[in-house]
Amino acid sequence: MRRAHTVEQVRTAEEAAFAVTPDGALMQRAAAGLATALADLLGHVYGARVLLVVGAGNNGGDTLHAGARLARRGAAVDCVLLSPDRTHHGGLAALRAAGGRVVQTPGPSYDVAVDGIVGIGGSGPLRPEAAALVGSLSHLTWVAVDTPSGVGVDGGLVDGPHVAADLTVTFGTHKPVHLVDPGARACGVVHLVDLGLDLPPAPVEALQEHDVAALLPQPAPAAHKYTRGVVGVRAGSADYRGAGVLSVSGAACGLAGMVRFVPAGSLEEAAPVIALVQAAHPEAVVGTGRVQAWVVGSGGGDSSAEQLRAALADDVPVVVDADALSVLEECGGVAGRPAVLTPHAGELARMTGVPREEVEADQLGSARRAAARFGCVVMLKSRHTVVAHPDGRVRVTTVGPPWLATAGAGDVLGGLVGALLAAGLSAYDAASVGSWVHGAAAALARPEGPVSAAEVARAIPELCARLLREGP
Ligand SMILES: NC(=O)C1=CN([C@@H]2O[C@H](COP(=O)(O)OP(=O)(O)OC[C@H]3O[C@@H](n4cnc5c(N)ncnc54)[C@H](O)[C@@H]3O)[C@@H](O)[C@H]2O)[C@@H](O)CC1
Ligand SMILES: [K+]
Repeated sequence: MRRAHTVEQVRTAEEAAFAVTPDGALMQRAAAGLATALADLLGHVYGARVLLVVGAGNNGGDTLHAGARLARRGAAVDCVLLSPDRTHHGGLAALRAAGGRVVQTPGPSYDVAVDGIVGIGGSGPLRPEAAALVGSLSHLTWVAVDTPSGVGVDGGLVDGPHVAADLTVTFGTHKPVHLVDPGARACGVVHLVDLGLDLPPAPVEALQEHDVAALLPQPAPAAHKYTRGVVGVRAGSADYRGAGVLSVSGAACGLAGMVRFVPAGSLEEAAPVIALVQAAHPEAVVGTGRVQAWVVGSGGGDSSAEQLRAALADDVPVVVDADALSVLEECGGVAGRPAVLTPHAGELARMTGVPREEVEADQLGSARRAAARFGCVVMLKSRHTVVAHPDGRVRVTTVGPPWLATAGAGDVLGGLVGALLAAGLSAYDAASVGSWVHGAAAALARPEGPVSAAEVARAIPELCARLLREGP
């Protein structure tokens, strides 16, 4: 599990660590890890040209000490001080003693620029002087120290000039900004340096491969299809036939025992949709009956409210997807049952009356507020999908290629999450595992290129088999 802690949690853990470590030991650990990561990036240290951009606090201190380590190994290290009167004394002395130079303006070229402007003590965007300097050096490779300066650490908000890093070297634990967009986009690759901090449970996490393997449902030796769970799909309509097929494709990934498909309207009206579903999935059973979880909404059109009401009449977990999201409140909400809502930013904006840009700018806060408001798990789908529990916990999905932004992929995801619910996972696990598997299946289906929703669905069993083979 990748765990992210808030600034307040990190401060508390650091205080406890300071009390039992010699003065400056933590900063030296951070600086050593940073210097190693920079050396790895540079490939060779001797003769490398390094620019440090240093602010007023300990983030600058880490940076100066790391610069001193590189200078001792033969790098040419220049340093711009943004707050000369408040620069970390020990760090600056170490850099000077190692042969580093303080410069007023940066030289013509560097192999890397290091952002030591602010870390977890920062607030708001870069101030004008720092913004102008960073802007003039945007062609360089940037390494952010702890967090990219100018980006919100706890919320991942980006609302002005900031450092856009290629690599972020962070200390002690991840912070939400490293996982949650839009901030995560400014971090580049994230590398964690362990400081041995004693940390509380993390409010924001990202599942890793072995976590997913441990959570995947597996059939008991004597399982039959009903004990493995039946997932019911109420999706598709005369106008959107493909959505019904793709929802069933996700549900039929093999993680539940059986898929039941219930189209809207009479069997005659639904005949074309049923024919398509049966052609693609002859194993799916058509018609009403008992299920352990419902998936409702993809391509439901005008029938969405009727379909959602019918699903909610059963007291089983439900995935509320696509068109069903806009009729959720008129249908009385999910009323205490395990449930997953699967909006993208535009859908969540409509559901909550907030402009779409605001949802996109604050994905963590928007998902959390929606989970509290609707009383269930909310999966805000985006580059880094945010799965929020009503109690405030969050899991972020950081796998999945950009090619996954393709028509029908959401239908497959809804069906997959429904299968996991039917197999007995909690709503929080089903949503976060489903989102991870969906992203990884797309990468498996087509590692470097375009992928269709149907191909994603087809890759799910092989992806799960690989996870189970490797084990937790
Ligand atoms: N104290 C230590 O020994 C350790 C410190 N660590 C480092 O220390 C950092 C935290 O240090 P600090 O608490 O000194 O704070 P920072 O160095 O993050 O920030 C320093 C100061 O910058 C100013 N500032 C805030 N927002 C700004 C903005 N937008 N533009 C310009 N200036 C701004 C404020 O006056 C703030 O106090 C961590 O991020 C980490 O890099 C870690 O290495 C762990 C060990
Ligand atoms: K920084």
